Amino acid sequence: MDAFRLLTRSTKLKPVSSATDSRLPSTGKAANPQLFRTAESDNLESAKNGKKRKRGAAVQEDEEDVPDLDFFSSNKRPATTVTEIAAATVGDDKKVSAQDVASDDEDSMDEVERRTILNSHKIKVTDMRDLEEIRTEPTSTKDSKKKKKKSKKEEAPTLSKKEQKRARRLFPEPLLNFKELRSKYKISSRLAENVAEQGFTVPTEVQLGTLPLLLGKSSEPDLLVVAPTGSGKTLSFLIPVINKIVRHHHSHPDEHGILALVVAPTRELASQIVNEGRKLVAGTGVKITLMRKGMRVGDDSVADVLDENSEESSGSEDEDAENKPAKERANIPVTKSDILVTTPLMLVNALSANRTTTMATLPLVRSLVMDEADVLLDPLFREQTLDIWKACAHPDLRVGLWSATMGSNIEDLTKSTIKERLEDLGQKPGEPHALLRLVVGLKDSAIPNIDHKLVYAATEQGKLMGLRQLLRPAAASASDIRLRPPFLIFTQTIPRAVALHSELKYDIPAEAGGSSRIAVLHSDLSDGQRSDIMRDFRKGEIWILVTTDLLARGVDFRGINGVVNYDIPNSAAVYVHRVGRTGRAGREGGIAVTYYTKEDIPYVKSIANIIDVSEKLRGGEEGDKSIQKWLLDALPNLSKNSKKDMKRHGVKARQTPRLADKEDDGKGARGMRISTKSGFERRLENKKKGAIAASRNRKAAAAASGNVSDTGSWNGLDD
Ligand SMILES: Nc1ncnc2c1ncn2[C@@H]1O[C@H](COP(=O)(O)OP(=O)(O)OP(=O)(O)O)[C@@H](O)[C@H]1O
Repeated sequence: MDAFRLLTRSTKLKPVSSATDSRLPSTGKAANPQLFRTAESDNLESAKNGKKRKRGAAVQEDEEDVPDLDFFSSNKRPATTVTEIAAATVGDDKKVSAQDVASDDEDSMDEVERRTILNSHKIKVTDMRDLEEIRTEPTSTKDSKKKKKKSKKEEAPTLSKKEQKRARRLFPEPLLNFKELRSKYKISSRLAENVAEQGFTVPTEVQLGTLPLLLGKSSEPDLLVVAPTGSGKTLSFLIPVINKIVRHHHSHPDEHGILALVVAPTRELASQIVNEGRKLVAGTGVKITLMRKGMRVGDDSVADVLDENSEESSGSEDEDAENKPAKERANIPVTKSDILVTTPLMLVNALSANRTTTMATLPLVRSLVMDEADVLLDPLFREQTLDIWKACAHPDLRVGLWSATMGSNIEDLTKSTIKERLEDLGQKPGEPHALLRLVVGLKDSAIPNIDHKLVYAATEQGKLMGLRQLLRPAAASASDIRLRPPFLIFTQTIPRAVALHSELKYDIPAEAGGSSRIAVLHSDLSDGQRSDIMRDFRKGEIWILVTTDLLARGVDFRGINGVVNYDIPNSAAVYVHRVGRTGRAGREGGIAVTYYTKEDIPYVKSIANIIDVSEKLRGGEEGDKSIQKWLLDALPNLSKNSKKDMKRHGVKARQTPRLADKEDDGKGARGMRISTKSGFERRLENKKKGAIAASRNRKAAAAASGNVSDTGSWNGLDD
């Protein structure tokens, strides 16, 4: 079924060329999930992959002497064609000594190769600890000894910032293909099969960079990861967590309880992570569960959770346990879970009996993953997240913080929290393990594979007109934006989402499914309603979903063709996340439309900057760019305080009426309100009003002429 054709009232619409069609995310095609790569690294990677393939049966033997993965190491090997390719691709300043290109291990890459591959994929790994802490790193390899000597030099007070940066930079071994997960990193064979079943051909950049760090035999680091939206971070953190638990089950067969926690800011995202996790844990003996109200967790070493997460479960959207009658709930078998996926408040409430007792601990948790970590450590969730972090009392806890955006304040908070924790545990900072940061691409930037349209609509009415054009593709052909369903529309507040939904409800023609094709999703709906809407949108029954920032982060609708920012986002980071709902896993053809009005002008520059950087990352001609330099120069800069205020409250005139009315006379707010009636209902009402007024006029005229009708009947709408 072609949603675009059905939405088009004109049957004369010219068919869109198949070339354009095949580029749409909704076709499900993703040529390559990697966003960054160069011909040099392609050559290098295929040479490495090819060499493995040629050896064929020998691969099995090689597995026996897979070297320890050490991200500080620089294994040496004899010069090969591969090395020569690599050497040719690094600049003179990065030329390496003969030792660097000599290695006694065929499977490992030398530093030049690693550098070439990581650089070409725009992967940057940094040791976040203070240099003194790095110096205390226990060493095992020759190379580490070399590093230690180097560190002595770094003690010199003359070390410039640039030199310090260079000293912190690391070039760990990249993952060349998913087969290496088994052959080189020895993950559980069942887990490897489950990964293979996903049918992914090449690892994305974040997978290429983080999986070796987390699966290697070197001490597992704490890890901060900043990688683009839709780049496969979920798989990157789930594989190591699951593998660690499989190993744990072997080494500690009698220890049962929550071994890993994954925290996410919304129920929708938590539920999605569980669904992804279920595909990976099948047959491994590991259990993954979504936290729900009423579950018992705590320091009795047992997660008393409902057994709806058995590996055989369908993996569809979760139904709410708390919605079930108490009697029914009591009959649900109680079981233990290894991985608990939760929103912060839900877990904090469970650990503190809704904040009536001190927090219980989770003594067995060895892995704490914070997905969308910057929002979890933002003031809104910070206290709850830090409480959860503290509750994970095991000394071997490792944390992973993952997001597409990460302010330096979040990095500082992470560093200080880890430091405090180590001091409390009596461990020397930096001694047991490292805190590394891995960044893919440019930090805090939008993905380069989508088209951004920043549209000046002057007024709220202008925005509505623009949106209606998008909903009627025949009319939209007059403008240059052609956005095919399915797509998301973001508003600033829940009342605005509800009102916009009512406004547009009857805009979709009945032959295209009518009002059932458009829905609204926000946090005031019940959990059951939210799950149903998510399910119907994923199934393609809903084509247009009006929502708030509830869906801005993490949720993965693979095939959505675009995102409409009906209201501008509250910050550049929110823009990055909202528009990142399209263009997932490298899919081309996604569109991000952002409308702005006169009132928004002070807030547009940060968004225009993000678009500009994303277009630069994409490359292409200056003339192709949607953000021209004159616009960037003309847009005003926002003060720090105004930025903060905008981040917390959004555009003042669009705040919920009561809030805005308190602070001003409400006139501005009234002007920005969206009617809660649909355009269709309003047109009907206006006609009715017009008919009544006309009838009154006729009566008055008749009375004046002495000819009054006594029936007073109304003859309906004169259409
Ligand atoms: N190697 C791969 N090849 C192709 N697709 C992949 C690969 N890895 C993951 N994917 C798919 O990419 C999509 C996005 O993955 P995921 O949701 O983990 O992104 P993310 O990085 O967490 O994004 P966000 O920052 O928006 O949360 C998913 O549909 C996932 O199945």
